[in-house]
Amino acid sequence: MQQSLFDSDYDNTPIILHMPDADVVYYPNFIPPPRASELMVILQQTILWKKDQITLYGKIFNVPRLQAWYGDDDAAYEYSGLTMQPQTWTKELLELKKICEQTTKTQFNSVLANLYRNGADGVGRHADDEKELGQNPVIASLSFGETRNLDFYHNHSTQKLRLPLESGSLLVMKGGTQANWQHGVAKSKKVLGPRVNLTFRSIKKNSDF
Ligand SMILES: O=C(O)CCC(=O)C(=O)O
Ligand SMILES: [Fe+2]
Repeated sequence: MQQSLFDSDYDNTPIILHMPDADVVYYPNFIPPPRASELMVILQQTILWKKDQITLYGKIFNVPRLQAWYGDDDAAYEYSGLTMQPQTWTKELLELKKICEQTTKTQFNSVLANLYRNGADGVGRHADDEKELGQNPVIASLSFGETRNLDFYHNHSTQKLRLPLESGSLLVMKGGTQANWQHGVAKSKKVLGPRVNLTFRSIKKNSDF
């Protein structure tokens, strides 16, 4: 049988980012464009998106994006003072978890989903270094929809790096990335369409640390 155009065109070659004290790999074409577009629609419709609030220095703020947390029943998670109870996996989230696990050779038990509705949504500089993630966590981050910039900031130098995350891409952060760098998605004044980001993580049970 003739190989489809799709198979022969599909190039999943990763790009290794040469960031000191970090281990970051980018797969620009992880999910083929037609499937990525389909998933963008399905994820927006099937995920139970929530408007969360966050308490910082005793003040309450609205989180500038919609969020949801899915995972195994026992994978509860603290995120900036917010306890997230996982929802039960959807079919698509399980399918995506599986392909991320195959590529990273890591097991995940949960995913944090973010919906950036437009350029006014973003996420401030932070590291995913909560103790529940363990030391040197592996985080697999999938992007769908509008391209948004992920900005990296080194903790002990002025080094910065801007990485545009395209629809259908996978970004794997591991090793010392969370210990030595912060990252964030800056707001933008440009008229931007929605973007969904999924970060697959492995939450350690209380008994593990
Ligand atoms: O949207 C992104 O690419 C990053 C999201 C993120 O950093 C997080 O959920 O911790
Ligand atoms: Fe993050």
